[in-house]
Amino acid sequence: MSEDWDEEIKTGLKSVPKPHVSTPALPSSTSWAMVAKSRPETTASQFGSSQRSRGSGFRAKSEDDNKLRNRRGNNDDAFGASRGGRGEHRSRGRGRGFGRNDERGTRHTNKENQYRNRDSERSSVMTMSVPSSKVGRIIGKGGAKIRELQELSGARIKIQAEENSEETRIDLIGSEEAQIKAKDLIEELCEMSYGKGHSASTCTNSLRGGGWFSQTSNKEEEMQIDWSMVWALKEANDIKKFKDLPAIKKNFYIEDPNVANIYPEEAEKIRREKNNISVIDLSKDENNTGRIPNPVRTFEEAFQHYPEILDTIYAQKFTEPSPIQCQSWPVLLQGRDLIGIAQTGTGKTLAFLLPAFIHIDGQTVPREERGGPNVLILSPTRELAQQIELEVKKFNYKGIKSVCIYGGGDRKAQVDVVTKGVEIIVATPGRLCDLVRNEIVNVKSVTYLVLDEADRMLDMGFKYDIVKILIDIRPDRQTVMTSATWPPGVRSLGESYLKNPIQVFIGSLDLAAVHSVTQRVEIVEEEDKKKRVFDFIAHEMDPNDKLLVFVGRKGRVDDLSSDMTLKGIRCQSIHGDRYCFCARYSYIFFLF
Ligand SMILES: Nc1ncnc2c1ncn2[C@@H]1O[C@H](COP(=O)(O)OP(=O)(O)OP(=O)(O)O)[C@@H](O)[C@H]1O
Repeated sequence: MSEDWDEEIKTGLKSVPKPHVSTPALPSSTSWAMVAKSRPETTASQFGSSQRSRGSGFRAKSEDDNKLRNRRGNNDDAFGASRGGRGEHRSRGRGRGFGRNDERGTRHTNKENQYRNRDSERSSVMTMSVPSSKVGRIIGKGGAKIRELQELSGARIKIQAEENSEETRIDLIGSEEAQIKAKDLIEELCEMSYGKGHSASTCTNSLRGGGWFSQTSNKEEEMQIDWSMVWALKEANDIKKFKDLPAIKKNFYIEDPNVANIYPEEAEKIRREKNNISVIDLSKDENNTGRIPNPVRTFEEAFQHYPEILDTIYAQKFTEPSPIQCQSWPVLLQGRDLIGIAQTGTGKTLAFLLPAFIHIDGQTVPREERGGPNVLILSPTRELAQQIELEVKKFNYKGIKSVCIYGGGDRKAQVDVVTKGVEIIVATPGRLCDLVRNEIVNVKSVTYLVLDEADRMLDMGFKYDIVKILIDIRPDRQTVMTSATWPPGVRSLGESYLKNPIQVFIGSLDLAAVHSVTQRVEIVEEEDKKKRVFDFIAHEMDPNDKLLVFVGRKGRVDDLSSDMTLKGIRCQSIHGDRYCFCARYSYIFFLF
């Protein structure tokens, strides 16, 4: 998702006040990103607006095209759908449902009949359009991809191909849930962005009638998203979606009297001495009268009522809380949302993890009746996710169970653990998104959410996955976001997904460069790069020095590491195609 998109959201949200919600007929929660400002539309036609926007010439042309297409025949499901598309439009227009093949008396496979039955039961068509250059990818070799998409989503996908057109219309037929799944899968496949420009996919649902239409023009200025409506619909939909869930208990803080009695000036002094903690209440809620809690100075001031936690801390021989912990523990134990900005290795994991344990244990519904995990921690890489899970296991707090879900790991083993029941999921967004989409993991029970190292997750392109996962998590959850840097993308994520947070910065906001590391920039011609690396190793490194080399492509990783091996330099390589075992081995190799 582009920065443009963030800006668009932010601008839209700023300029339009959140309205009161009173919309009874709701589109799904996921369709919001696609909804465009309503135009007067008299017919709730089953055709998408892409067709409408083509104007009257379309029908005249379609007569000839259709004849031509019918002559060509129609064997393949995907191509058949596309080639016969317009003929089908006319029949639907006459109110005969989805029966082009029925009309012809063509035979159908069981799978086709399944889709057909679902279709006719619900009579819903969602229309989206994609750049025509992406259609081949959606269809796949011999139609394999489109069949897979249909099976995964449960929706029937019809490509309404048009020769010489930059945009191709796709009809998604089936239940609303299936349509949304199909839309998500197609978008993922096309790697599209919703922002400006004509690569954006757009959609509409024919059931929703004239108030909604899809914007398929490639003219940027016509894309007018009514964000007030979007938010209203989302909020109303959330209320409906999460209304049966039990209340969340969030505030577990019993402030130590010694902490409560700290004067404001003294609290400021403590913060200054603790690596310059700066803390800001970003609450927009005028009724929020709570003050920023004073920092704690000792582990006992934070956890005296939780002796098991203290015992594990003592066992690790920690002497005092780190700065981020001093300020974050009181905030999180009070149940407030938190944005924690601090460099890596400053103890952020325990800052959010220990309150998470207390949160899980303190909920009123018995654990076995919660229907899923309470705590979800999203982390950018499997190594980080594994480190966090290691911390969870180290504390072994009151039998709380956890699982680590990451791409490249054994999917079946991860699924087995999840289905047996866990309270904490630590996951990388891509794999979790896959499991949520396939309804293996249900995140509706999550009441405490952590977006760890949000800046890295965005850098790694996980924004779509995160947004998709968050759609299914109740909005009244407690949310923590940590980051080492504070770029606009992270800010925008915080503004969109945290409620009235307290922001804790450690050190200065100039966190992009670590001051203890000397940074030197050399501009080297492409063909000289390898030589420069080997010169550096030969002439500028001491025998015990270690070197991390980052390159742009996986192939170059293999190339460089084999060259190094040939030259007798001990090295290991890591990239996404290497087995997890090898990657982990490389990591250990570097550490020792
Ligand atoms: N109060 C403390 N005193 C001493 N060591 C601590 C303290 N809190 C955490 N640690 C240890 O410091 C190390 C780094 O902590 P942690 O992994 O939580 O940092 P982090 O900020 O989350 O880093 P990253 O951003 O890399 O995840 C860990 O080994 C952890 O056990």
